[in-house]
Amino acid sequence: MFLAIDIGNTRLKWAQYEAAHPGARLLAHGAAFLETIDHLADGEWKDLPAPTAVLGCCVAGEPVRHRVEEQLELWDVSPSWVIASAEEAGVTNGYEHPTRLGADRWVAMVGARWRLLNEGPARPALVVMIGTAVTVDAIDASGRFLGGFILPGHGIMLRALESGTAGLHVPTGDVCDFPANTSDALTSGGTYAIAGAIERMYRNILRHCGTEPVCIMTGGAGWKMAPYVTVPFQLVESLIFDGLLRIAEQRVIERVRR
Ligand SMILES: Nc1ncnc2c1ncn2[C@@H]1O[C@H](COP(=O)(O)OP(=O)(O)O)[C@@H](O)[C@H]1O
Ligand SMILES: CC(C)(COP(=O)(O)O)[C@@H](O)C(=O)NCCC(=O)O
Ligand SMILES: [K+]
Repeated sequence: MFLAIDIGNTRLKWAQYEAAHPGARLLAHGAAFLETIDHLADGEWKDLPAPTAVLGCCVAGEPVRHRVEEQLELWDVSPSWVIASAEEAGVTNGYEHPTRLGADRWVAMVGARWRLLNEGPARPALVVMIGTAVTVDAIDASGRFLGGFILPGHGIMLRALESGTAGLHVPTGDVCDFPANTSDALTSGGTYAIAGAIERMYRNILRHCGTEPVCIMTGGAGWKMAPYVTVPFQLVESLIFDGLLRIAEQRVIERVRR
């Protein structure tokens, strides 16, 4: 019984699997806004079968992680948290300071690399996460993380514009090619800013690697972006969980070898 946990800046996502390897059977899953995570042990988690291992990634800060650890005291298991490193499960880290890379980005790239190799020959990958923030990360065909973009997500973009101006307090609009009112202008601007970053990274990878990347998109607001992304992509909601399963499996293999 393996519990995977992804703590972002807006929500905690969790999934329980029968075993700790990619492709394992999913038994239960859920999501909780960070304001509600102190009730997991007497709520969503109360009737779950006890996990024998817990692996997570957390980018929401230490106080939040500690609050989740308190909830995990429900079971007799001590959680491990992934921190980005120089190498993990076949992905190498090109960040100047590897440990400063967001753990969620690192885990998602491990998941993407596993999926890609599972489906065919090695190719570059473009990993897009649409959460509180948006990240657009590049991996070459050898599994090396080349670097990536960080952008504000939809919500942060709108709040930044609202708080920095006098005349932009308007309801959500529609995405359109030629917005003709403030609501549509803001909604379209945010959506196409993200779509533009994805297209640019796609071209950067194509130029650098000489091959079109496989583009995998994930995150709570991925479905909102899907209609406006012009490069071929797959929407994989479980990408971070795939990465956590892959890392858990690899860590066991390495422990046995030693
Ligand atoms: N049902 C939903 N619940 C929460 N957030 C949602 C939902 N649908 C879309 N979103 C969007 O997804 C974002 C949160 O996505 P998520 O992947 O949970 O973020 P994070 O990993 O940063 O916590 C929010 O900013 C919101 O715009
Ligand atoms: C970029 C992020 C804020 C994304 O967070 P999220 O939208 O998933 O809540 C997170 O990955 C992070 O804090 N990264 C550390 C800085 C970096 O990756 O360079
Ligand atoms: K995330």
